[in-house]
Amino acid sequence: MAPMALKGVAAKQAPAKGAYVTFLAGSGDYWKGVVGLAKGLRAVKSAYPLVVAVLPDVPDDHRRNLLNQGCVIREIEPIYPPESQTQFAMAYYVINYSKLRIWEFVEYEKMVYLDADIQVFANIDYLFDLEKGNFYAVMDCFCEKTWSHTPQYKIGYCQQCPDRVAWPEHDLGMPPPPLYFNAGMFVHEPSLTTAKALLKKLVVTDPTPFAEQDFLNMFFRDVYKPISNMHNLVLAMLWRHSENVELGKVKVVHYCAAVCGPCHPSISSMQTLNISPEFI
Ligand SMILES: O=c1ccn([C@@H]2O[C@H](COP(=O)(O)OP(=O)(O)O)[C@@H](O)[C@H]2O)c(=O)[nH]1
Ligand SMILES: OC[C@H]1O[C@H](O[C@@H]2[C@@H](O)[C@H](O)[C@@H](O)[C@H](O)[C@@H]2O)[C@H](O)[C@@H](O)[C@H]1O
Repeated sequence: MAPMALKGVAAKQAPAKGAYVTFLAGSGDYWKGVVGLAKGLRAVKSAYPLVVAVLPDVPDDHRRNLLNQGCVIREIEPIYPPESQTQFAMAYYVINYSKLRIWEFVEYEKMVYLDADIQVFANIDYLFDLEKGNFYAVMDCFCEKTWSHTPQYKIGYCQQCPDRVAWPEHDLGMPPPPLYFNAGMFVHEPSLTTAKALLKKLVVTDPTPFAEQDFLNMFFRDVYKPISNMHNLVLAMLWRHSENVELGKVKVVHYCAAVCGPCHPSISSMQTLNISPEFI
């Protein structure tokens, strides 16, 4: 199914400096993550609003709960990738392409995107002062089973520790994969030009297992600037690359681990992170 046409959204006045933004789809419990995010940003005294890009299938009572938390609700139309037989790493990832609508939020100069399964534990408002023209995000890890379809997983190569298992460039006749970011958190500049270019590129790009995350990595490859994992600690880093994590400096935690739960070995580290349940 082709992506929906871009709704012309012209900024009616000078754009505000910035806002945090998250994405909400469906009638499941992700809205509770958005409430947690709103509470977390308030607790760290962020000066910026939290905008929620909401698909039409989000129930009214969930929207009301978010408005009661001071969120700005922005209705978006879904974006679907071209029809294909692609097996997404998670079947529901196909809806995550709708995240691309946040480039249409030109009422803001800069936005910090945060998944709804993320919590902020320290103020990160300084990210809005980062130099313009770049795409800032945290490098991902290739070691979880969700990556088992990739050559790097099969080889045992991960960008988090490129020397542990060297990329066999000579044997494969190709260089290691370019730096790859986790799309659960990033700093971007809304622009209708970019929004149109994203949709134009999407209609000619076959979907891949990590859906919009793969697509964003390809689209912003030349302007991607890695930032510290203190801004998006993907939990798997605790048991895959703990040597790369300075627990005392972590400000943002991303609960995207497929096996995260009370039994998981990372819990002791999470307790060290003072991750208290009222935020979740
Ligand atoms: O049914 C869904 C699936 C995803 N999301 C949003 O899409 C983000 C990315 O999905 P998910 O967190 O499952 O990805 P992960 O980082 O865990 O792979 C979520 O955090 C939500 O913001 C949503 O609202 N409803
Ligand atoms: O739609 C693709 C998603 O891909 C990413 O999640 C992945 C990634 O982090 C892998 O590295 C992990 O192994 C995996 O568990 C985790 O779900 C983003 O966090 C999410 O926002 C979204 O873009």
